[in-house]
Formats: sequence, C-alpha cells, structure tokens
Amino acid sequence: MEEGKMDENEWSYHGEGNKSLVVAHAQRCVVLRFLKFPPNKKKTSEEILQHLQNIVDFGKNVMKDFLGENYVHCGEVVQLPLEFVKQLCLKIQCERPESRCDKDLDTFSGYAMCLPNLTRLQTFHFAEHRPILCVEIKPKCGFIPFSNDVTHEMKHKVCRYCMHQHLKNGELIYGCGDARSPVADLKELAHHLKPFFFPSNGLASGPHCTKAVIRELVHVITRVLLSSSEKARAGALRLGLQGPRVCEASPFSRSLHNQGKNTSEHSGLPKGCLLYKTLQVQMLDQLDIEGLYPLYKRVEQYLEEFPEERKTLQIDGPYDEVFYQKLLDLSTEDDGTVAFALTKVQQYRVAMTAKDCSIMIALSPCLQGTSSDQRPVIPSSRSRLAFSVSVLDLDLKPYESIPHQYKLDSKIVNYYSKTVHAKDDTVRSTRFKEHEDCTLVLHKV
Ligand SMILES: O=P(O)(O)O[C@@H]1[C@@H](OP(=O)(O)O)[C@H](OP(=O)(O)O)[C@H](O)[C@H](OP(=O)(O)O)[C@H]1OP(=O)(O)O
Ligand SMILES: Nc1ncnc2c1ncn2[C@@H]1O[C@H](COP(=O)(O)OP(=O)(O)OP(=O)(O)O)[C@@H](O)[C@H]1O
Repeated sequence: MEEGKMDENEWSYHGEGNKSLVVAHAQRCVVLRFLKFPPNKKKTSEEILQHLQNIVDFGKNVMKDFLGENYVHCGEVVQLPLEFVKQLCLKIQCERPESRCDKDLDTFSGYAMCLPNLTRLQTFHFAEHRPILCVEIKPKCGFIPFSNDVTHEMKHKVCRYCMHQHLKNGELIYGCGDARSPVADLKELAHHLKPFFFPSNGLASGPHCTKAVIRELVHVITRVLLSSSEKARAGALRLGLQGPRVCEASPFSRSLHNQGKNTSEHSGLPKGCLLYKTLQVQMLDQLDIEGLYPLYKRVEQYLEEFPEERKTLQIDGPYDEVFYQKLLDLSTEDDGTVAFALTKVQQYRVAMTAKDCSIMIALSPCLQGTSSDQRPVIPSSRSRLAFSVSVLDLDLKPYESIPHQYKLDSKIVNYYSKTVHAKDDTVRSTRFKEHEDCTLVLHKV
C-alpha cells in the first residue's frame, strides 16, 4: 500500500460490527479495517498498534493452524496519513447504520489493518467484471455443553444461541411463525438469486420457482461449507462430541424427530471442512463458563498477589508459538495450579472467539468454455460456480470479558426457563412448520 498517495475517494464504506469498521477499495481487492471505541474511551496510539499487532499474530500463530492456512487471512498492520483517515471518516459517516454509531472510528492513531477483500474470489487482485454472490454466515456455537460443571439442566437441552435470542427480544424475520408474510421478501431474494441458479436466465417465475431457487442457494452453501481443499488437514485438535447432540429448540431437532432419526454420536462433518475445524476450536470450551469461572478467579487471585506476572502469563499477548503450544493441552484433571487454570482460561477465550467468527463465501459463475483457473468449483443448475471460503473476525476475546460472560450465562438461562420454556410447546409448534425440508432464518442487521 502506497501510504503517501492515499485518496479517500478511492475507498467506500463496506460494513461494521461492534468493534471495527471496514472500508473497501474501489478497484483493488483490499479492505482497511479500523478499530472503533466508545467516545469516552480513547486509547493511545501505542495501545492501538499493539492491539492490531496482537490480532495479526493471533491469526498467524493460532487460527491458521487450527482452521487451515487457506481459510484464514491475517492481513497486516498499516500506518496511514492522519488527514486521509479524517477525510475518510467524514465521507463514510452518513452511510453508517445508526445502531452502530455509539462507537467512533479511531481517527487518532493512523493505524489500521489491511486485508484481502473476502467478498471477492481470492485469486484475483483486481475487481472482476462478473457477478459475485457473497454470503456471510455466523456459525455460533455448534455443540451443547457437555461439562459436568453445568448446573442448569436446561443448558443440556437447549443451546445458548436459541435461549439468548429471547433475552435479546430480537424480532425473527423470514421465520415461519412471524406475523408478516415472508412471501414477498423471499420472492425478492429469489429474484436476485435467479441469475446465479436458475437455468432459464431467470425468466420463469411463481412460488414453485422461488422455493426452488432458495433451496438451491441452501444446497450450494451447504456443499461449499462441507468441502475440503486438498491442503486441508484435520487440524491440530481432536475433541469428540459428548452428551446430547442437538438443541431441542432448533428446527433441525424437529426435522430429525419427524424422520424418526436419532442424533448421531459424532458431528457427521467431514474432517477437512471448515465447519468441522471451527467446531473443534469452539469445543476448547470444555468446562463451560460455570466450570471455567472458578479457574478464572484462581488466576485473578494470583495476579492480585503478583501483578507483575501478567506479562509472563501472556494474558495480553504475545500470541506466539509458546501461547499456541499451551492451548494443545486438553487435560481436564485439575491439579490445583495456576498453570492449569490459565490454560483453561486461554482455551476458553479462543473457543469464544470461534463462537463469534464469520464465514464469508464468495460465488461466481464460471464462464462457459473457460477453465476454473484451478479454483474450486461447485455445480449448480445454471452453471458451475467458482467459490472461495474465508473466516473473518478472529480477534481473541478479552480476558476481562469472563465475569461478564459468567453473569450473562445465568441471565440467559433464567430468563428462558422462566418466561419461554413454560409456554414453549405452543410457541414451538407455531414457529417452525413441520415438514419444511429447508429453513432459512435471517435476522435483521
Ligand atoms: O454474546 P453473543 O453470542 O450475542 O455474541 C455477540 C455478538 O452478537 P450476535 O452474534 O449478533 O449474537 C455481537 O455481534 P453484533 O454486535 O450483534 O453484530 C458481537 O460480535 C459481540 O462480540 P464483541 O463484544 O464485539 O467482541 C458478541 O459477544 P461475545 O462473543 O463477546 O459474547
Ligand atoms: N476482509 C474482509 N473482507 C470483506 N469484508 C469484510 C472483511 N472483514 C470484515 N468484513 C465485513 O465487515 C463486517 C464487520 O467486520 P468484523 O466482523 O470484523 O467487525 P467486528 O466489529 O469485529 O464484529 P463483531 O460485531 O462480531 O465484534 C463483517 O461482518 C464483514 O461483512
């Protein structure tokens, strides 16, 4: 990146989450990712640089190994002219959603991360002039807690995600049970998808067509998620599923029940695929927050006595090879040491990170008669689709968030048990229609 020649007009607002904001370059397939902070919580430039460097190191030394070289793009920290950042911030402000404006873009340090634009196919450095369909999925937690430390029976039946949605009072959209008819929205979605999936150039229409196109989207995404690249290995972790396999509140559970099937002893995911690897990292949360919290307090007590040890314990980095090697110790035998407690705390932070990452899938039709340039392809009814799959938002969750997670966990389960589960049967039977063989549940962003 030629920092001296930065022009804000070449960059446009791309998206943002709770902690960072992303702008994309108009021609080149790169994005800049800036940190965001609440207005009264400014950090020094050194702190921001360290934070960004930690994100890059964590991706390189930990996540690349766990998830696979091909899926993780760590990027690099770049220093930008302050004037460019200020002008860019002014330019994009009007495009930011109001709900995200409680935090400001960091315009003081001049540091940001430069990453490949993962909404593009990863083999091209410049924007291509052919349609790209991009789907971002947040694969929240993929297992039900199996830890013996879990005290709330409900946590063995219903997953945290399903329970949490009720506490958030989020509105379910495109779900089968909401008051509005999703038909018009689904029709519009299908209209946009037809050029990618429908054999007759999107000219056919009607409810049957809408359903077929959306089913094909789900089919293609599933195939991409279950695919393995040749280089993909099973990953460094070997954690087996234990306990109940499927969330009782999910449509998947109902569908298995209807088919008279039991939940399987294993995840059923191919070992080289990204979903399997993501699940393995999520399962580093072996003890659940209920088993982890006392260990966190053990570390805290030690740090109160020996605050200078915080650095040696690598609580705030560096996230290097030593940090990585310690994560591989899967033993759950507590010998009462701070070392054991620390390993479990660090594994929990990594697991929470994997429970909050996103998977970006970019799909583009292969032109007829051309080779796929050695890119992976997936067949669809209209043409073959070249695709790339990447993981993003792999920022290690902070040590400080553990007490919050502990309190939140209790709040989520108590709320669900008291307010929802009591009247659950009626709600569930109306929310998810029986005999639906594909369910697309989208949430407002
Ligand atoms: O608590 P959850 O499971 O709702 O996850 C939060 C996410 O909510 P969602 O994925 O929409 O359910 C939440 O995402 P949104 O802001 O809702 O887009 C954040 O990713 C948050 O992480 P952090 O505090 O920014 O590090 C996430 O918080 P933690 O992963 O730190 O719990
Ligand atoms: N390298 C990238 N290429 C393309 N789009 C990206 C890239 N990185 C992030 N994005 C887009 O920007 C959005 C916000 O980025 P990101 O998820 O990293 O933000 P965050 O604030 O860390 O998220 P969270 O709310 O989960 O904490 C993503 O959801 C994605 O749509």
